[in-house]
Amino acid sequence: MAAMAVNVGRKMPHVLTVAGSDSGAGAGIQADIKSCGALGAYCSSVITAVTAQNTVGVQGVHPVPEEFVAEQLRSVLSDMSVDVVKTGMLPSLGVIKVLCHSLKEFPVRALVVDPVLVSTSGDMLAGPSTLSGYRDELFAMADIVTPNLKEASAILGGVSLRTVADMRSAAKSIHDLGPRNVLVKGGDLKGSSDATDIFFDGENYHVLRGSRINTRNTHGTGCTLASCIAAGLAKGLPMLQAVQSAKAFVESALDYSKDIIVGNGPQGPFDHLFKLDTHAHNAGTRSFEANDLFLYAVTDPGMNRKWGRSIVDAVKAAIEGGATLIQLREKETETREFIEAANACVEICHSNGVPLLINDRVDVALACDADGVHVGQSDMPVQTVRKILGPGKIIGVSCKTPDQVEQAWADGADYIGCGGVFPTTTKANNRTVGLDGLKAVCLASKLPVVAIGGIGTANAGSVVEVNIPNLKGVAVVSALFDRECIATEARKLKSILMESSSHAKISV
Ligand SMILES: Cc1ncc(COP(=O)(O)OP(=O)(O)O)c(N)n1
Ligand SMILES: Cc1ncsc1CCOP(=O)(O)O
Ligand SMILES: [Mg+2]
Repeated sequence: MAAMAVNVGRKMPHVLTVAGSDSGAGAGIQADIKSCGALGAYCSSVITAVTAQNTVGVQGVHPVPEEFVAEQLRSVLSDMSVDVVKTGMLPSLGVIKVLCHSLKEFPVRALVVDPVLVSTSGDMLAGPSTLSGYRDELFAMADIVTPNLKEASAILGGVSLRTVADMRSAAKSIHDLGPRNVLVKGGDLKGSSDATDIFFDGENYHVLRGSRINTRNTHGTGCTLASCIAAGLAKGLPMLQAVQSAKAFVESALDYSKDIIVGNGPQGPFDHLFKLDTHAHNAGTRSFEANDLFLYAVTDPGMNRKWGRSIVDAVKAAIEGGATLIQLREKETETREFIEAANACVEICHSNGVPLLINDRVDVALACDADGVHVGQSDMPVQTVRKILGPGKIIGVSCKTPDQVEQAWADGADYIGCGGVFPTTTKANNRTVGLDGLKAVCLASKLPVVAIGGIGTANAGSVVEVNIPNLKGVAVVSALFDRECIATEARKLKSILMESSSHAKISV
């Protein structure tokens, strides 16, 4: 008898979507696969129906025979270690029964049910008989159900939902039907200036507010939100966090895509893969490369004062010594002086091919057309910075924990600053995470990481020895700027980094 193959390696978070195909690819299976891919989850697909649709509406629906839905489910669930099942269009009661049966035979970690009944164009996608299937069978197995207002109303026999208070009682009534959590989406709430959803976990209500993006390109938002929740759960996020980061993803995608033109109808799709867009918005801006983090110099006004140097001279010297990225961290510098210095530094940095970032101050970054900003957990949120600066600029965010790292990725950051790795006197009241904390952050992050805090020539080697591929460099303040000769110190530090990294995976 042939030996069974044993696969050793990295397991990808895996979402199985059980939904209909949208030929226009804005919603359905196609949206689900793109959303999961954008969030780093593998997405397999069981197709329940093939629809002919575009930006005008749904021209036709061709259900897949129930036995063949069952066969697809068996193929995927029996073999592919699915973490989370997400449902979309389930066109008949028979398909719902087949799905429930398969889930009992092949249990998964979580079930996300998006009760798709009507398309955004108003076309019916599931017969009324499916309502009993949802209510009597599928909801009881669901970890979360995500109806919009129309769907919540249909599930509850046509109740009218006009206010946030109505949404709360709908969430409670749907919860009584069996799911562990309910998200009632208020995107269609009349007269509301934002996109308020109600999340209910059986004990607590959470009002989740988001911005309403003014765009025609909203086709597929429901499928995308549910898929992002599923991807978050597959990656191990707790439910509320998965919902929040899914909401953030949808908002960013809508915002990026508000002007794109696909099709001539009233409801366009949006770009799920906006994070890959490095060309359209980047004209004139140098794109970010992770290796820029290698020797990251962060300025300090107190140190410059102590050594009698201007910001500009300090930056020049750091570049002369080989700094690969400059951050102006000018906490006490007056705004006008800051902008003047930043303008001069942009010129110097750009003529040397070194990107320049501004600490905290998005306004200063805009004023001097810097390459980006670095923000911390209590500064302006990354999503807001991204909205203001656009996709072409670099955004770094300070993270001490895997949860913060996950959020930074979902919010559209480019890199993570992790620290203080060692104790430092440069930043007051800053918890030291140590090399172990740095390791945990690197392992959790799909983004490149730069280590910061108490790093200098004596310990830079030990940071490099952490030896995790996405750890790309060290950020230093006092080791350069609180020294007599900045250029000399930068050269020393760089040669230590290069020497240590020739044995490890950190790279120039
Ligand atoms: C590269 C890098 N990493 C972390 C920080 C710290 O940022 P933040 O947490 O916002 O603290 P302040 O620098 O604003 O005091 C950083 N500046 N750079
Ligand atoms: C800004 C900052 N964020 C975390 S530690 C730190 C200070 C790093 O300064 P130094 O390199 O002098 O320890
Ligand atoms: Mg800050």
